[in-house]
Amino acid sequence: GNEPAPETLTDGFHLLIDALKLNGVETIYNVPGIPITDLGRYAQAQGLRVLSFRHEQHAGYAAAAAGFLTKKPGICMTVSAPGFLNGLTALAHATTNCWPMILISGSSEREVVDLQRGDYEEMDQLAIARPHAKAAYRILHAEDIGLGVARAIRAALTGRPGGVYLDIPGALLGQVMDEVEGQKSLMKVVDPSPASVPNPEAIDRALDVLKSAKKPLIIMGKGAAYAQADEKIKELVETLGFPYLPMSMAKGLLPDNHPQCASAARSLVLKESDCVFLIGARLNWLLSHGEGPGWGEKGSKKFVQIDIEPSEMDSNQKISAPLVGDIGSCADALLQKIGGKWEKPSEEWTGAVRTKVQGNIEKMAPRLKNNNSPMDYQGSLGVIKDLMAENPDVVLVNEGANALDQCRSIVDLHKPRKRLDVGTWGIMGVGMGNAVAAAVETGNQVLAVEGDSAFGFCGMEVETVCRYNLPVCIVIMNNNGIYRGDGENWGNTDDPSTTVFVKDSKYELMMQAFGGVGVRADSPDALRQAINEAFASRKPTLINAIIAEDAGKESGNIGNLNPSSVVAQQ
Ligand SMILES: Nc1ncnc2c1ncn2[C@@H]1O[C@H](COP(=O)(O)OP(=O)(O)O)[C@@H](O)[C@H]1O
Ligand SMILES: Cc1ncc(Cc2csc(CCOP(=O)(O)OP(=O)(O)O)c2C)c(N)n1
Ligand SMILES: [Mg+2]
Repeated sequence: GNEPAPETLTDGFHLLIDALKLNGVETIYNVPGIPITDLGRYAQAQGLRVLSFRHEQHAGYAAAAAGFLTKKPGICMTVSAPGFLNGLTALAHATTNCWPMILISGSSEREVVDLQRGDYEEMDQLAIARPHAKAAYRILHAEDIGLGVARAIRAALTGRPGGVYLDIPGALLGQVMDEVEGQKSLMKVVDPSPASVPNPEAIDRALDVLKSAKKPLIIMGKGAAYAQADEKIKELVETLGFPYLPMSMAKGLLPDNHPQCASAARSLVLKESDCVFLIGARLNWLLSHGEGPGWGEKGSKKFVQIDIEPSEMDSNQKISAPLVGDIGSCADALLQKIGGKWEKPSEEWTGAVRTKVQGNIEKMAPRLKNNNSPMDYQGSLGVIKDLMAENPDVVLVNEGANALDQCRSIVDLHKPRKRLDVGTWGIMGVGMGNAVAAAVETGNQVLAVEGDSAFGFCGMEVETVCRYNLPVCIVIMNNNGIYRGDGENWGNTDDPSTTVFVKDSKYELMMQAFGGVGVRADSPDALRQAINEAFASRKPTLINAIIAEDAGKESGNIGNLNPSSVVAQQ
């Protein structure tokens, strides 16, 4: 007849999913619940991978790690109020680490929240998110979903990457509109993280400073890993010929056993160098703000810095040659100007560094080859060092205090972006989220080296690992406590401040509870065998590695950051 064709309708649920898919999103890390449960189901129906965790914090950590690994925003989706707050820790963690992530949380309608009428899980989430995120937006109308998603994606990726909050009031999802109009309202973001090229004067100034240095040093940070300019970075480092220090998540950009790697001579090069070339690394607490006894006398060093964030320059020390731009473009421009003609630093400097490196490696080597039972950190991590050399594509996840510090210095990485740890905050509990993201985003085997306290922050997610049958092998460095089981002041277990855990905790039974492989390892030989079996089977595995209670020290290498009481000493 002549009645108009029934208009086809779309709704907020489907527009949000279409907008995410249009912008290349393939995976969502979430915990389902009102009002987003159907959103997750529809997303799955439209081909997105939707992984459900046991707690939103770990879904968020996975999304943050996914952003670091892929240069695409990791997506975490949560329910309102408590679910949003659980995800917010991860959003702030992503922002602190300069990783792209979007936290999408369901929320209550404005008219209810603004009158504080007491809704189910009512909270003014947008206001709360804003101070902890790089950007925060709320969408009220279905026809704005395309715009809102596009803004969130661009904000997460452009310039210095970071975490973005996207507030989705429940009623938005149910709003309907014409399908054709809906599709037209969607926006595919064009070039969200454009090449940022340094100006030629900056290149000349930087090369002048680097050329005049007698004892130059390169420090590469996780920004250099994130940049995915691996070949250019390698070419630049090898052309300059400087010794270099990789910060923990930059390890593997050049293999840790590279002749220019100065990690084993860290104290010498930080103290003796006269010029430090920072590449995607901030002079923050991890580098003692570029000052203090470890850095030689004040003013004795010149700094050259590559960073995509202009305001990072001079944040802690005067930067003589700021190079504002993305690392790939800066490396390109520097190599162009060098044009293959570069005088490498004197053998006096590079030779002295290499001698110190080799000396320290030789001194440490025998300690890595013990078969003590219970184990110490050196013998256990010596096994993991060998296994990572034999399996360079394995992604190493790491957290703890001694378990972190010892693993960072003992276990070499041989490829970029194969180490995921506690990041700039030094946050505990990221291990399982990191492990799930690494397995899902790379498809590679994952080896998670966890302090037993750190594991305690995220242990329930072993069920998530088992449910998705992920190739994750967890090694718990079980020294029976935080830092050390017999902690100096915390010997007795009925002391409320104690950090000693249940004697002989059987963590391996947790993994068995969910169908994974759970084993105990009392010696390095047993540990090697258990890990090799996990790598062969690619089954979810938890190894309870028994470490001597007195093997570590409180807070690992950063105990000096603790305030101390003068009155207590009286
Ligand atoms: N593609 C990029 N190009 C240049 N700088 C980048 C890029 N991505 C991130 N950054 C910068 O890298 C730095 C990372 O520093 P940081 O997180 O302190 O590393 P680390 O902790 O490993 O030293 C940040 O200042 C960030 O702005
Ligand atoms: C969210 C958060 N809460 C507390 C802390 C403080 C902390 C830093 S390291 C650590 C645990 C160290 O014990 P573990 O057994 O993992 O390692 P080991 O030294 O090998 O025994 C805690 C509690 C941090 N950093 N983040
Ligand atoms: Mg411990």
